[in-house]
Amino acid sequence: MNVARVQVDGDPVAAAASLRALAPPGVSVSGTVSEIVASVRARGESALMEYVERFDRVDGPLRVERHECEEALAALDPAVRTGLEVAVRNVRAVAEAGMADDLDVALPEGQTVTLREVPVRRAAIYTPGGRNPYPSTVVMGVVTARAAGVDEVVVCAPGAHPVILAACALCGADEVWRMGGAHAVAALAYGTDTVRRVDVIAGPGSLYVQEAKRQVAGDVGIDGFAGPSDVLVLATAGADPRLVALDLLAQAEHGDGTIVVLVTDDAALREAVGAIVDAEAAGMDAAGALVLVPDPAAGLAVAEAFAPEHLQLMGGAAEALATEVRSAGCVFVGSQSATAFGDYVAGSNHTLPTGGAARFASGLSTRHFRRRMSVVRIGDAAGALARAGAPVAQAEGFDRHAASMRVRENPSG
Ligand SMILES: NC(=O)c1ccc[n+]([C@@H]2O[C@H](COP(=O)([O-])OP(=O)(O)OC[C@H]3O[C@@H](n4cnc5c(N)ncnc54)[C@H](O)[C@@H]3O)[C@@H](O)[C@H]2O)c1
Ligand SMILES: N[C@H](CO)Cc1c[nH]c[nH+]1
Ligand SMILES: [Zn+2]
Repeated sequence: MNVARVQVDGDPVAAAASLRALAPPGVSVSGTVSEIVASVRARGESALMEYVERFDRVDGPLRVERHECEEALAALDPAVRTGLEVAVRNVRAVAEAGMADDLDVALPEGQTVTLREVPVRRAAIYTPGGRNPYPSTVVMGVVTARAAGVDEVVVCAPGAHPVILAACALCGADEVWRMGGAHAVAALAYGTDTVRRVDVIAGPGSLYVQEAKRQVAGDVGIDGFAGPSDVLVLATAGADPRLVALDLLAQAEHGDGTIVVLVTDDAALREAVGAIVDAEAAGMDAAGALVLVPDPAAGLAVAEAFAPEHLQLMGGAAEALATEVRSAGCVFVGSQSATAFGDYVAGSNHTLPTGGAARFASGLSTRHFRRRMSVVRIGDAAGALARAGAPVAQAEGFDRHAASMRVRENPSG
């Protein structure tokens, strides 16, 4: 891993942009992805099968049978099963806590507007499987979709590794498909002879997967851009360099496209972290940077502009900034709060916005599987509302809109 030493004294936005430039941007795959999406959309199953054979690990037929998942669960290492069960319990508790009740709003003219939330009918969880299998992603996605009330939860995973199948059985996935990449996203968005289209596609993955989600968004709901991982550790005096270095190296395991960054105002800490990372990062293909800033506030400004997927705050002065953070996928506060806990068992969701999308996007939650609609009951408020609304409709040149309201002004007359 190439670990850059950077000094930032000025513009945090420019500094964040140069840190992002350490890994290639998503547009480089957009041409390939649009070709794949277009051919699966046009040719369906035959195109899908060609791409599965060309790009995915092919370990069996496209559809995984339910008994295969159950057998994988029965054969699962008991310690892994216990860990997944802890993850399921904690992720479910957090997901359920995020559910909101419907809200009735009574308005002065007498009408009511109910803010009603309903789950989508069918959702897919993309589970990465190119470089490493991610059974933990099955937990993050399926448990959250179930907590949201989705009727049918579908999982797709290239190669469908046995631990992924076991996690599907544990979480109660309804369908499992042995497919990945942009072609899987296109199949789930538009449907093929065997894959029925879904309403929402959520889940992390490589640039191919995230770019495909971006391209089909609008025809299907997506959670956002959850691509190659990143972590920014903002560390100040008192942080343990061994823990900081290990947390950077841990996320660097995600490989190509991953960015790991230390931001600190403590030159000695940076040197100590750098020595460990340099010694241990040989052969890793993530990008790294160790950034020196004049003070913790300047460090926070760089972090906010970078909008990391994971932000760790370590050391007294850094931890004191926790309430000021606005732009991070998930914030881990204190020396014990390693990102790796959030990846698996803490209860927070590990499917998080990357590439700086944490400026505006949120980590996966039940909201991504639910939609809100207003339910309007006018009743006796029609008269007052017609007197208010009809002139506005006429000002827009819509006479029949006005008439549609005015005709209700005197229901009995
Ligand atoms: N942001 C998050 O929440 C989060 C969570 C977990 C993992 N991740 C990220 O997910 C990613 C997982 O990536 P992965 O590659 O291991 O698995 P993946 O399943 O996302 O991608 C692999 C698939 O991409 C397709 N592909 C690969 N090369 C291709 C090519 N040249 N042309 C067309 N298609 C191609 C293939 O279908 C392959 O099966 C990592 O970058 C990791 O950091 C992110
Ligand atoms: N760090 C990843 C999210 O960027 C999640 C993960 C799963 N397994 C290991 N890590
Ligand atoms: Zn991770």
